[in-house]
Amino acid sequence: MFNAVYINVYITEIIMMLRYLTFLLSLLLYFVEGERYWHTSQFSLTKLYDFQKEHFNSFNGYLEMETRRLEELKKHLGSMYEWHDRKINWFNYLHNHLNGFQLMKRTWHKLQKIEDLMDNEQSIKALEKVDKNNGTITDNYINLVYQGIRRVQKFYAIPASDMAAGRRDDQIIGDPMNSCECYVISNNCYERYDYYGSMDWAVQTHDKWTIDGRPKCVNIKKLHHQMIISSMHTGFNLTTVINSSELYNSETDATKFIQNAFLMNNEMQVFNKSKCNTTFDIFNSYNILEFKDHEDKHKYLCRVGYQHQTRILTNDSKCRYQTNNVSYRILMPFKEEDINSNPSIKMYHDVIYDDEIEKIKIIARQNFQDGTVVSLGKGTSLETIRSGQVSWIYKYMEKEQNLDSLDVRIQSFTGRYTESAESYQVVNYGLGGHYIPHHDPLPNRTYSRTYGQRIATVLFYLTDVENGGFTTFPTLDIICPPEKGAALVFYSLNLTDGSLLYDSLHGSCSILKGNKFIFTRWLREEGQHLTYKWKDRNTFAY
Ligand SMILES: O=C(O)CCC(=O)C(=O)O
Ligand SMILES: [Fe+2]
Repeated sequence: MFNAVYINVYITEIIMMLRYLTFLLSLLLYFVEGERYWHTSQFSLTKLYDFQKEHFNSFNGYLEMETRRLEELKKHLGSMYEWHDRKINWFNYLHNHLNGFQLMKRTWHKLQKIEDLMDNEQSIKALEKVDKNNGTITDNYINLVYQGIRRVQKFYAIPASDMAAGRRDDQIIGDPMNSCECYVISNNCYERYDYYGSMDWAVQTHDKWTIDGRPKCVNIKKLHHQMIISSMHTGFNLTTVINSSELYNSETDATKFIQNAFLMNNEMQVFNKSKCNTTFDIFNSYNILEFKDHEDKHKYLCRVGYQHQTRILTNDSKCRYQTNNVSYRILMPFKEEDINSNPSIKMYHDVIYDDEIEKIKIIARQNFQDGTVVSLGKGTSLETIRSGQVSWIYKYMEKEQNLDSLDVRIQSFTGRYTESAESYQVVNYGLGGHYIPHHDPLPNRTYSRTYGQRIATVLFYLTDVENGGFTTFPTLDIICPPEKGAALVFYSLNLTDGSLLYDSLHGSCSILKGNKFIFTRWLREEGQHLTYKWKDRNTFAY
């Protein structure tokens, strides 16, 4: 007896503990998966789209259940009304006690049924199930998406009016946005103290709100408040909005808005802001590139690239068929293109094949994680520096997946030793995905004593990109539009003394339209028959 009670208590405790552990685990998964997994890559966006299909199934199930429930409710109410209406002379009818009993019984049972149908516990359960499904979007994720949109806008200097119309000059870059969508961007900019963005998008929201039938998703009072504050910070003249708005003369809100705006105009004089009178001025503020740093130059090159879509030829530009003394390459030589001589930058066309590309994408998608920036410390992810998802294909996987022939190809076209190279890295950029200008060599504390420093980068493009996503070399004025199947090879170290080649500085432009997948192999110093003794080096000049 005692034992049975004891075992029972024991089991209850274990169950409690298991429940607690499950709860902790789900919390952990929420943070790990929710915050890290849902980053902006084309791959995760596609996955989200697929999850939507699952959601639709759950929603449709819910909708069917609700429709059945409401139809039943309607039936019960209908029969009750009908019965009620049929008794023309209630007073006489109820004189009969059996009828009184019937009234009591019907009312009681019907009411219970109706209450059950209205209480609707089932619906709550069904909805809970939908929420627990995959594809949860966290606040962090949605924030990154807004920031991605804003980055693309500033990167390519697209006025909010064009972006909201889904275009960049004469190119379609997406579907037109409605007032709700413009509002969330404006709101997000405001919350991040980005007053130019807030103003630019608020004007769009304001313009579309009446046309869209004044949807509730726009808190117009909040919007007006934010416009007033943003106008103070940007010097934007709110009367331009008021004059072109349909709200003018017809709404109390508008009247208040105007009063506030005039008050603020006075305040603005104190702030002495008069730069951005109109949305055109705001757009121009995106356009100002002072070339004070490489990031500006990078941005400029991205915009130039957007216009040209092809490489701007330099004095070094030359193309040739190259065999590198590999006999079978006489039949199928590499198509080598010189882009720059010092540092050496070359492009090899058609060096990775479609079946290999598909295989790489499939392997990579199993363990995509947010791209990190080594120089900021291990695992640091900062989307303002680099945004995209990264996956590694480790060396043991190469053999398993028959990818070893690729290494032989790299050896042939670079003429370099690849045994000491790093594992392949796959990157998928997505919405606003980019990488600001940087050098590839690793900071002193992280580079390997066994294999040495990163000497050269072999960057395969696994996709063409419809627009944007060029690799730029800001100090050299060079842009490389991604070309599916090609490999960009550039050196980061001076081969005579191992010092950094500063002009190897490079970055990736924001993706404006399309999907960018790259596949990178970094070659290391070990085994390259270098004339200097890198192993004796204490620190790397960086
Ligand atoms: O995506 C690109 O074009 C450049 C990528 C890059 O620089 C890197 O991964 O180190
Ligand atoms: Fe790089």
